[in-house]
Amino acid sequence: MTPSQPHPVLSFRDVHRVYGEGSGAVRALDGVTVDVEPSRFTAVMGPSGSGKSTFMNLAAGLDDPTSGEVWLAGQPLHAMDEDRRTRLRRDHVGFVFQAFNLVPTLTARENVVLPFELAGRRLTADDRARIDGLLESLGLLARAGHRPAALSGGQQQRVAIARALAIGPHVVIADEPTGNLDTRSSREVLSLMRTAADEYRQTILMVTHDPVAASYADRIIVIADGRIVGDHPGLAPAAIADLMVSLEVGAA
Ligand SMILES: Nc1ncnc2c1ncn2[C@@H]1O[C@H](COP(=O)(O)OP(=O)(O)OP(=O)(O)O)[C@@H](O)[C@H]1O
Repeated sequence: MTPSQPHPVLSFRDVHRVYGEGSGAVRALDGVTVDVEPSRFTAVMGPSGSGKSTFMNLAAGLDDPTSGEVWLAGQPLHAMDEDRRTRLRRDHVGFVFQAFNLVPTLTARENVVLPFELAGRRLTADDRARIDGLLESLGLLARAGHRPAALSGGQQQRVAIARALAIGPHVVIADEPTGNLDTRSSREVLSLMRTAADEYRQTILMVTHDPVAASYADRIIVIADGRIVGDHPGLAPAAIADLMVSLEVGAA
């Protein structure tokens, strides 16, 4: 690596993840080597069962590789005990899921503040300003005192994104974040993740099956049968759809 290149936020080195043993063993990841540079928005695509969730779980330190190395923010996730991994995850990873995963008894603002409490971090004036800025830029300030049930799906997902971004993680892991949203809310959420990468310098890793969603990314990694079979710069939705079709035709 030349000195001018940014250090990757996330590195996989010949990562294998095998579930089960013997004849029933499943090679969910089968020798994945990839670097993700900071401030990039990367979409992870591939057929069902190809290994995308496994890849994301390993990137977040939620699962262990069978062999190989996973580095997050310059630290060796693969070599850490669970306590250190949990701490690293709390400080450096934000999550956004298809199912929003907001705490129903907390208001929107309390949900956004939750990661700070889990990390035992007192909110500084800067933290509060950042949270207010996020809520405002997401059009949520007037709704900050509402509980999730009083918010639309798009608003709930925006709260989930604010929660993922608030603590300033190195990596935001988004698993089908637009899967439950209508077109307009999806666009808002995707634009927001684009902004998070461009302006907040955050690294976004998003699993999606949707070519339109993937077109917001500036890199598209394609996984099939546990291997990286494609690594593309940003593409238009039609080109991404063609890529997915060719993968399915190839597998048939
Ligand atoms: N805990 C587990 N035990 C056994 N096999 C597993 C486990 N988790 C995943 N697998 C298998 O590993 C392979 C990859 O699964 P993974 O969930 O990573 O795929 P995916 O690309 O995320 O799929 P989808 O798009 O359907 O969510 C699949 O064959 C799956 O059945």
